[in-house]
Amino acid sequence: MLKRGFKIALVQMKVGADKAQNIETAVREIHKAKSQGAHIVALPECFNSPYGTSFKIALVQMKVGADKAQNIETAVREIHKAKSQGAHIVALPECFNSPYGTKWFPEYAEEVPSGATSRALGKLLAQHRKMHLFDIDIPDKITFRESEVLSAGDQITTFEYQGVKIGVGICYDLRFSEMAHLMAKQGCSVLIYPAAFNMTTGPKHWELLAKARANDEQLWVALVSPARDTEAGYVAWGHSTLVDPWANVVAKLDEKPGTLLADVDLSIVEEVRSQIPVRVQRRTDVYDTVLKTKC
Ligand SMILES: O=C(O)CCC(=O)C(=O)O
Repeated sequence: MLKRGFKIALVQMKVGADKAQNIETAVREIHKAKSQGAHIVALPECFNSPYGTSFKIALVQMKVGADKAQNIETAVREIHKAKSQGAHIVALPECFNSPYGTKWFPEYAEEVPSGATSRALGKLLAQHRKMHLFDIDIPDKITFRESEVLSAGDQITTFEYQGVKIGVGICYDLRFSEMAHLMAKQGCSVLIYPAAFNMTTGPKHWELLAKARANDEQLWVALVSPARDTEAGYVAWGHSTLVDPWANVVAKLDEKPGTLLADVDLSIVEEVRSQIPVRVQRRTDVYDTVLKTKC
């Protein structure tokens, strides 16, 4: 007698940033389903990569002034504009709602998430408290002591968007490779730093540090600055920048207001990590035992 019907297997598999691993999982599950009698095996959409192979990021280099409500309005308008242009993730500069300077922070500070800025932006996914406060003194150039009015955070901050893990640091945090390393170890493929470098350290270190972190950790790095305002007490360097895991600058703004909109191709993370496998070549046996005791 002819038996009608067939067995179908729907594979609900875990999809991560490692493409080869995703393919291996898919093939293993297909064989498993077949050995259990499946005639047809279906895999999920984008089973080989978390969110297709890329997403669009927008870095909003906005003009920030003394009018807080106006700053928030600008931010919201630019987010909508970037979204209408296809952005999946939109990043704003450090202190986008207030002029940058320790004397302003107490006046512009808000509770999170009940304050006006959080309310205007909507659902809170994660909250990062700057871990390294900007306390520097370069004679005749720039002296800044954030620790006079701010207290530092002590947590790594990551969030997930469509299976992509993204780490967040603020400005001076960019200088600390240990922090980027921990975020990479937690599975990040992208690090975003809202920042506001200045006219002394900007030209020296802004791009260098973005490339350094991208190269060290083999991931995407995005830096987003306010636009330069030469009338402001603190003059921001601007130059919002996106660097790929090969440490190439793929897009960069100048100092004027504008939005950098670009694709973040996640397959490059895997490409670099498999071709230059430093992640599995670290001599932690030596660093942690022999050298740590000497240094
Ligand atoms: O590291 C720098 O040069 C600038 C840092 C900074 O402006 C900040 O942390 O807000």
